Amino acid sequence: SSAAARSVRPSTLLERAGDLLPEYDYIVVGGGTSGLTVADRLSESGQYTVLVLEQGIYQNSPFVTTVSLGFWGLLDPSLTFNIPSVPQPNLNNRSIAVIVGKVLGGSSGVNGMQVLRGQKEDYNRWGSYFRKNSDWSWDGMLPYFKKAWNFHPPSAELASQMGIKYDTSFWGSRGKVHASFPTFSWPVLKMEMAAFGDLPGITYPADSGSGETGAYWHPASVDPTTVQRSFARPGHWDDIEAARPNYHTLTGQKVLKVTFEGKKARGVVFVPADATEQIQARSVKARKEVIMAAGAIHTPKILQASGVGPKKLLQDAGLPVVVDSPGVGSNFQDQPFSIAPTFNFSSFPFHPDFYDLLTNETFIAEAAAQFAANKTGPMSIAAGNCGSWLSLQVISPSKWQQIATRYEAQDPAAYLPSGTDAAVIAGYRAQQIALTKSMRSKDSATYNFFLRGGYEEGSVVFLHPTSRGSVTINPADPFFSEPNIDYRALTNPTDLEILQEFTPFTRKYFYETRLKDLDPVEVSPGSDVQTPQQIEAWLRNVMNPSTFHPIGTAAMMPKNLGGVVDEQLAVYGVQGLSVVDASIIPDLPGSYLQQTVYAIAEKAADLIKERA
Ligand SMILES: Cc1cc2nc3c(=O)[nH]c(=O)nc-3n(C[C@H](O)[C@H](O)[C@H](O)COP(=O)(O)OP(=O)(O)OC[C@H]3O[C@@H](n4cnc5c(N)ncnc54)[C@H](O)[C@@H]3O)c2cc1C
Repeated sequence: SSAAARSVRPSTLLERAGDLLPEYDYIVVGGGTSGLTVADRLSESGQYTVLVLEQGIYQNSPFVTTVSLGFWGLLDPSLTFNIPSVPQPNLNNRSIAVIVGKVLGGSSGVNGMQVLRGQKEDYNRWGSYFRKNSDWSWDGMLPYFKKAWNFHPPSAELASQMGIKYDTSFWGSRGKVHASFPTFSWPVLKMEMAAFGDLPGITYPADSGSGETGAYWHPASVDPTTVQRSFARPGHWDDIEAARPNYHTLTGQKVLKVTFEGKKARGVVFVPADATEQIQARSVKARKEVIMAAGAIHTPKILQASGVGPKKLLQDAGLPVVVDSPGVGSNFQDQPFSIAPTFNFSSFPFHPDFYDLLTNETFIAEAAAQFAANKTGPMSIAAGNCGSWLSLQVISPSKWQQIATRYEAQDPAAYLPSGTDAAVIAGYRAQQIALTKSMRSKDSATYNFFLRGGYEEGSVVFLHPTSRGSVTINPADPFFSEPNIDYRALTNPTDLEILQEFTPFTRKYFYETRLKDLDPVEVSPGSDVQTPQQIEAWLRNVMNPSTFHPIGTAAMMPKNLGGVVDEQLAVYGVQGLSVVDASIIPDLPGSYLQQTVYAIAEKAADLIKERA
């Protein structure tokens, strides 16, 4: 951590654990997307002392900053956790690489930079688990989406060339995290976007942030001035932390547990990130709150190791039980990928395309020269800026009703692990009822096709899986071992029923729209895969249960529904402990996550300040 500290000057980034104050008002566990957002807001008045403890370090290499293609961070293993999941019986026993950020800035420092908001119904559903008129709602979130992001519209030239619609009334312009468009786009995208409109029921909302389904263009988390990744660290930490004497950050340190006096959280115990024994442990105290922001994989692990979790699990690990909280680590969800056919266009007049940037050396050199000269052109594109977010009705006009009705009638315990706590089962039942409503709604997306802009396309994401997994400490080594991560992929048969519909719909998109003029050829799984049995066998072989969007493991739901935090994001059963990261999301929004995580963090900071 000292080498990292020297790369930022001047700063209060501490070089040694021994430089800490003995006590802070707030300790934030995890300096990621949500953690740095909350720490910025809590320290801005100068009234409170704030400490961020982060396991990763300050890294600002091109693997972090480069926009082009949007995946360089994944190529540098020092920036991420990469934890093998429990083998998945329904996926031919494959183990899946669980990848989340491990760097100051967290997953926002390695993500694909796609900036998307869910549908209105998603946010209204979260509040509905508590009561009518909860401010966990679309109307309650909109001010925080606006606060979190600084929106820069596309250039007039690009907007008219590609037909990009946007409406600035859904956005703010003062946030320090930027949402912007590239200066160039792949020509084929215009036709691919228009092709969605050739299918029944697909419309084009006024803006990606309008909370509707349909086909649309969306911005990326890119600073339009530098054309570098915009993320939590430059947005909420660079030049901020150093200027505030009440704000400290210690990187390269792994928090092992929260400490309690009775039921009151009083601090944390941490070790250097590479430590393997408690002997190197230090502790630091929190006067007001310990704020968990270690992400949906590590927040439940740390809570459990601290004695906040399912009693039996804690007892098996020989840990003292501070509070029996059965929901900690259950309700684990992510969005499956690699679930629909991929096509090549055999008549393809649209050059350059996305694949030129991967394989055509002359084109790559030209694009690099253009980017070096004025930061424009193909290398200003991250992972992508358009696609469709579609309801079950649109993708399966003939089966959506049966699928929803069968799902609604399920015994909620039937597909949860045996021995699941009654409150967690009741919470799943509440989700089942709410999600059935979404399955029946034209305004809730379950299928997402994101476009790359190439002669080959096939990136489809399943937005609302019904299976629920778990994240649990290893009872033999709760502190130093990574947790057991079980997606329990395809355990609920509804997921397979819905995924069965993705293949014929995706084929329609290529064969029954204007795209047929490009002579599409199915390259995977291939046109010989037709029957439900064949599609199922293929899915079990290739599906990845994750698009890097873990949530739900410390859910904001009522306590009698297995919730871990209340509407104020305070952990049930204890005082002085809150959760502000993706773990609190009770069920997935119909979109990727970063925009929602920043908005939750902005709201969390207000809630925490209100009770200060
Ligand atoms: C590869 C990838 C691609 C993605 N692409 C997109 C995308 O294109 N669009 C989109 O909207 N979303 C995307 N996401 C999802 C989005 O980035 C995340 O949902 C969001 O950033 C999560 O924020 P968080 O605050 O919950 O956790 P994180 O940002 O992951 O922060 C958690 C932090 O806690 C730290 N930590 C963990 N354990 C400890 C410990 N014991 N002690 C101290 N610190 C600890 C971690 O190092 C990390 O910095 C992607 C995510 C990944 C990983």
